[in-house]
Amino acid sequence: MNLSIEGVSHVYGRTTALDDITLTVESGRVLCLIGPSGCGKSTLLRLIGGLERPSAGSVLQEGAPPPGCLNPLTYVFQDFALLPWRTVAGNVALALEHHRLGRAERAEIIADVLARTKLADFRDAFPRQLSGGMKQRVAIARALAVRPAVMLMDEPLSALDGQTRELLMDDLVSLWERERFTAVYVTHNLAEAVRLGHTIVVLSRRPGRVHATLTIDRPLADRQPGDADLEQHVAHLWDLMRAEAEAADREVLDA
Ligand SMILES: Nc1ncnc2c1ncn2[C@@H]1O[C@H](COP(=O)(O)OP(=O)(O)OP(=O)(O)O)[C@@H](O)[C@H]1O
Repeated sequence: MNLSIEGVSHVYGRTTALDDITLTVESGRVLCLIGPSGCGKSTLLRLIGGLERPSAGSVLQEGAPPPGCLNPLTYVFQDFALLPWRTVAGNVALALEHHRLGRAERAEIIADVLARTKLADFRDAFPRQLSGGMKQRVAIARALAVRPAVMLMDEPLSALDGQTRELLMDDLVSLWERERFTAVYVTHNLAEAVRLGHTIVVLSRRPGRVHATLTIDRPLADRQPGDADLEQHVAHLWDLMRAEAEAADREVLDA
């Protein structure tokens, strides 16, 4: 399923958050959204997910969702959003609760996603017993459980330390190699964007407009931290963003 975002603008009161955004999220590809603070990245993700309606323009889902898809769109948030009183398996089961599934099918889906996210041995643990990286794995397992057409990921690694972030990036690449899921991935971290994105869309300072689009052809599995071409992409993206990021920073301080 492709997502087609056509002429999307969004206004909050007197603030224009997004202005005339047009882009396509292709099936089986990861699109990273970057841009200075307050440029509307999270707003765009919410509009894509249908949590809010755009003031103008449209978000269209084109084509059929993947076989067995229970929810076309699903979120992974920065703060994991786990229920503390539920076990790992219980948190994953939450995503399946409003779907007509037999007991055996439900158990099979949960076992499958826990195995894929390396959580099988932790199925009875509670969130408080887990590290940040493990908690985010649970959130990713929960998102995968509904076999989404598109995963909407809002800075999923930004609450984690550098080493854990590296490990989870490797995990995300392995998962993507198996599933070829479609994702829109918001991040502030340019290294993350060039590691995980097939396409990187740079938004301008508020109101967010598409400032530049970069496509990286190298397969995700071949990309390693520190690769010279990825470093060049990071430098290029930072050149595109620097002045706007500084201006956005000053604006926040002025406010
Ligand atoms: N519910 C809301 N009501 C009013 N204004 C909002 C609301 N949500 C976002 N905004 C404003 O819209 C603009 C875009 O916000 P958004 O959170 O989408 O940006 P962002 O690029 O995700 O920011 P950051 O990188 O800092 O997380 C900001 O000026 C923000 O203050």
